[in-house]
Amino acid sequence: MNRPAKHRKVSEAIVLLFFEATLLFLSGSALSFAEYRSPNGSVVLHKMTSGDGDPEVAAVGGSEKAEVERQNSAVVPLIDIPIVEDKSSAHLLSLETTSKSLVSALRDSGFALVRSPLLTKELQSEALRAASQFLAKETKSKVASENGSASKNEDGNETKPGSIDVIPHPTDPKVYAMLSSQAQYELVESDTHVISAYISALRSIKKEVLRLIAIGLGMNDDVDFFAKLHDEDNDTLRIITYFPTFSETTGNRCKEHSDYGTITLLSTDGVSGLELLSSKEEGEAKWLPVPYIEGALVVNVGSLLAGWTNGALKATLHRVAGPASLNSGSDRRVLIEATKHSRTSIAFFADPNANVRESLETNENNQNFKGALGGMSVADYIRWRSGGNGFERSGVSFTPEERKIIAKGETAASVENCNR
Ligand SMILES: O=C(O)CCC(=O)C(=O)O
Ligand SMILES: [Fe+2]
Repeated sequence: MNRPAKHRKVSEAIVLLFFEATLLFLSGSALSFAEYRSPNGSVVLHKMTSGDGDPEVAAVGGSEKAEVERQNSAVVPLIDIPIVEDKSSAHLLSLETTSKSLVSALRDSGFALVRSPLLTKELQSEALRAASQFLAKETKSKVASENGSASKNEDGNETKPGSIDVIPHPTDPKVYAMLSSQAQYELVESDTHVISAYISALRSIKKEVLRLIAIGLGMNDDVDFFAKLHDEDNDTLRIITYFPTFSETTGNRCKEHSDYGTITLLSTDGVSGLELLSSKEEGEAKWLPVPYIEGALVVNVGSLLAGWTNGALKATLHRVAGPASLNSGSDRRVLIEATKHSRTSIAFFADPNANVRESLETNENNQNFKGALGGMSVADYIRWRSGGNGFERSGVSFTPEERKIIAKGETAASVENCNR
């Protein structure tokens, strides 16, 4: 029977949810999370550290809280991605469905959750732990050297600050580091750090996701079209720790923005707050929580890919909300609880090869790309979008469409606690 696409999508999501529930049950990892199911196919898991939960949050636990989440969560399907290069018939069979689900999510909300055999839950959580430790250590040694004293490691030996710069945000309680593709290569080559294994996995997953996007867009005769244009691994890794604030007046922990490159692959430690701007209701800005699933990556479209596909795939505004953030669809008590925890995330920003504009403009098959960057090179485009400094991405420059949304005044944080 040829069921309508919407019904097919829901039943696929249900099958995946069942699979996920079985995995969680078997691994026992559901114990540390409050788990909610929504009828629209999304799963919401909020980290609840046992013993230190806010009594108010606990008070809205169970079915009442599940109801709040059910109404408010963004529709972000969980998609298990096969290895596209694998030519076995079982994989080929699921490829078509998977790529359609992925592309339809990236068309609808610009967001999907993907899980790949290339990234285990363990590798993801170890990488997040390593990122948070790295930021803490480097921040300590930076502060020590700025104060004129060298910091010491556990053995009492002096430690030098590393070559990767940890940047404390000028006003907000958070620190981050940008790992250029060169820094990533050095880590992978030295192979001393769990982050290098994580980077290797993400580079491969990036290619798989790009292949699935090509298939989902109907480019079956050239499934490697996007992947080939990313083979320089011109990616940037941003590791970030948001400090706890213990304050109900905390606004956005990360200001609203869309990403600039092709796709972003994001891991978070599950502390709530990530929200996307839903464009479903015309004229009404609604920030909806993005579901968290341990082991899955959040995939979202950057404005470069949105332009490249002529707007078919969406580069959606997103933020990390606090309890005072405006128009949040998250349960406020969950956000208050989240501010009591530090929050670590790793964003992997995929950018295309440096020469991509030239190669696309001479490619007859990709007329859409013409003008997508307004005549700029990829590097200039990223520089422009990031408010001047392309590498640090320290500013926020909105696209003209985003400016229109922002001008309505409904999206800004009531307390500007974060401005990248
Ligand atoms: O920290 C997060 O969860 C989101 C970070 C983000 O959106 C970004 O760095 O572009
Ligand atoms: Fe982002």
